[in-house]
Amino acid sequence: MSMAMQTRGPSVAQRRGAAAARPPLAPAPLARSRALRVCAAAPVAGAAKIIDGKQIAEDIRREIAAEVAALKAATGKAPGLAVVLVGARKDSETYVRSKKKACAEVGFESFGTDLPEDASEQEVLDVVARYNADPNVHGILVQLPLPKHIDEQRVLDAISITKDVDGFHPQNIGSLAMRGRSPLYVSCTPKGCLELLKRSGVELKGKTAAVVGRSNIVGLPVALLLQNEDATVTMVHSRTPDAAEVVRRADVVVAACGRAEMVRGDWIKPGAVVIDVGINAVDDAAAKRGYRLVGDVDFKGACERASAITPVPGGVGPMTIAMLLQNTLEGAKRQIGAPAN
Ligand SMILES: Nc1nc(=O)c2c([nH]1)NC[C@@H]1CN(c3ccc(C(=O)N[C@@H](CCC(=O)O)C(=O)O)cc3)C=[N+]21
Ligand SMILES: [Mg+2]
Repeated sequence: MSMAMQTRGPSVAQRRGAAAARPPLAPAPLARSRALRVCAAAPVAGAAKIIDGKQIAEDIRREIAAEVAALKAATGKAPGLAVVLVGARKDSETYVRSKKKACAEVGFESFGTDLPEDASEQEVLDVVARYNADPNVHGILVQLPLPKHIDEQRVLDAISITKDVDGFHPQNIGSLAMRGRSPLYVSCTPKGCLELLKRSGVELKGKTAAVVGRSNIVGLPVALLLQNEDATVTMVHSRTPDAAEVVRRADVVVAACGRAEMVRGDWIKPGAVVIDVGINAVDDAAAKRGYRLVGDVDFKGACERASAITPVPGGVGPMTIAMLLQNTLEGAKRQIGAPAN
């Protein structure tokens, strides 16, 4: 089963490339979130509230911009994020561009190294080592997927855990899995899912949750995070005999299986909250570009039963980048430390 957050082909990237340039985010008072639209009312058919990830992500970026301004004023230093891109996949290039743009908007310093498709594993490791040693770089992100001849896990393992803003280092994932330990960083997409639930006022304590998909980068950490919030979590995957039956018992559903609209509307328990991590491009002759983006959930069907649901696009995706910024800011604050006076 493929990772839900992996996009299929360059088409998604092209669409992202079309995103209009936004003016830099001015530091503003803590946003009164316009996105808090989830009500606790009894479920009414077709009445699912839309959890507006784009708006929530914008609120968070505004909060981050204000904190960066304060950090700069106090220390003279800005958080620095380094992004390493190997090869020329159109979708990766677009993601990297939007990450760098997001950095600029909140006042981060951004560093980048682009290596050719045929770069050796050692060359990539050398770049990581250089950023590990650079005191102006507080976070390092190696854009995935890497070309096949490079051992992805070896590269991720080489990132200093203090700069592992993706939270993909086994020590960060391991700490998340252990009671009594806290990871330095929690991966961005899982953290974004939890932040959407929190900012939408969804109580997790004592609730049942189903996570569809068991990837290292989404399904597994999201399940651990939900469990840490005292939800009772079941993971559903490609070898689960009756996925629908498990999902039907869940108060909270996180879909991260990487299959377009696999979670059907009639799998959703009436009143459940649905977080859709999938981004799948499906052919659609009627759409402007000949395709449209859909999630891992049958959105229309799920809206008939859910009390709240994230859309695709505009749900989890924008939160991934907001959480990357948040992780980098947190890392920078730890590494820069308090001002000398
Ligand atoms: N080391 C690493 N870390 C990552 O976090 C990472 C990665 N590699 N490789 C690729 C995936 C994918 N990913 C997304 C980021 C933003 C959106 C996003 O902003 N989506 C918008 C726009 C969607 C569109 O219009 O194309 C939305 O869902 O509304 C989606 C997906 C981060 N990834
Ligand atoms: Mg723990």
